[in-house]
Amino acid sequence: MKLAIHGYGATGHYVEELAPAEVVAVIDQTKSAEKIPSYQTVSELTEEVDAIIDFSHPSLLPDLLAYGLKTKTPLVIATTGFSEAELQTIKDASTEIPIFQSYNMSFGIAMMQQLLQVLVPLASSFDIELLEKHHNQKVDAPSGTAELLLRTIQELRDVQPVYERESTREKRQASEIGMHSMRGGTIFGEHEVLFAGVDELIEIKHTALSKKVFASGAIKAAEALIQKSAGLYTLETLYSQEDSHVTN
Ligand SMILES: NC(=O)C1=CN([C@@H]2O[C@H](COP(=O)(O)OP(=O)(O)OC[C@H]3O[C@@H](n4cnc5c(N)ncnc54)[C@H](OP(=O)(O)O)[C@@H]3O)[C@@H](O)[C@H]2O)C=CC1
Ligand SMILES: O=C(O)C1=N[C@H](C(=O)O)C[C@H](O)C1
Repeated sequence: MKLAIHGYGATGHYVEELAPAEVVAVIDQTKSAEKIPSYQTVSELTEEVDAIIDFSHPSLLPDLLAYGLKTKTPLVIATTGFSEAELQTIKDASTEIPIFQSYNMSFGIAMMQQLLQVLVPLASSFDIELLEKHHNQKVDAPSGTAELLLRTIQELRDVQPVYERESTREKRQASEIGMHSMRGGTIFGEHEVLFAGVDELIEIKHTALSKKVFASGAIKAAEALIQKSAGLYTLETLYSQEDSHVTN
């Protein structure tokens, strides 16, 4: 498989580290790779690749989709922070090319999604709050994963997100879901769903211990994607057959 990395930042670098033989091009406005052909924008890419893995910035989406559509290149889009309109452009493009889009690439978050399917209906009398913590370089809040988890919960219960409680002077409503973001240091990414009942709590928490978990998920997504026809593929499709082996 021949891959291009779009966004050669912290996570993009791990894609190269985990798949050195497969990465044949790097695209980033300010950074280039030592031994791999590097381009500032995706429109300059001349290497033929089987898929592009994107860990960059939402502002680069139009160019990325235009390139994918023009060259019929499958896209793995891992960038977060898209507007509804931008997500719609991804959906539209996926009618012509295979696109994998997920705000989280880890098996752990895929499992958390499954747990929510069971727990949200079971804990129908519990209040739900969502907490996420990330490093101080993150530009979007709440995290994409928090939005992903929120959407899953909303499919199961009619709840409305509340992003701040400051000066509301009102009690929490049962139909609310509090969304809390913390930023600091080098936290790779923590997501916790808190179910608060009367005199008892259930907490489901996922902690990423390295950015590698996201890079390896994206490579796995690319491997799966290049076998597919046009369509929009998500985290659930990636890990549906996963076993739980642990290796480094
Ligand atoms: N789906 C998932 O599992 C994961 C998603 N992500 C998402 O991927 C994205 C990248 O994350 P991460 O690698 O940690 O971030 P980094 O900031 O380390 O990397 C982003 C890269 O994109 C470049 N970039 C940013 N803005 C622009 C711009 N306007 N024009 C051109 N290049 C730009 C950056 O260049 P420069 O440094 O010069 O700004 C950098 O090289 C984020 O949206 C993040 O939330 C991250 C991890 C997991
Ligand atoms: O920016 C990050 O680092 C991460 N971003 C994704 C998100 O916004 O959910 C995934 C992961 O948590 C790391």
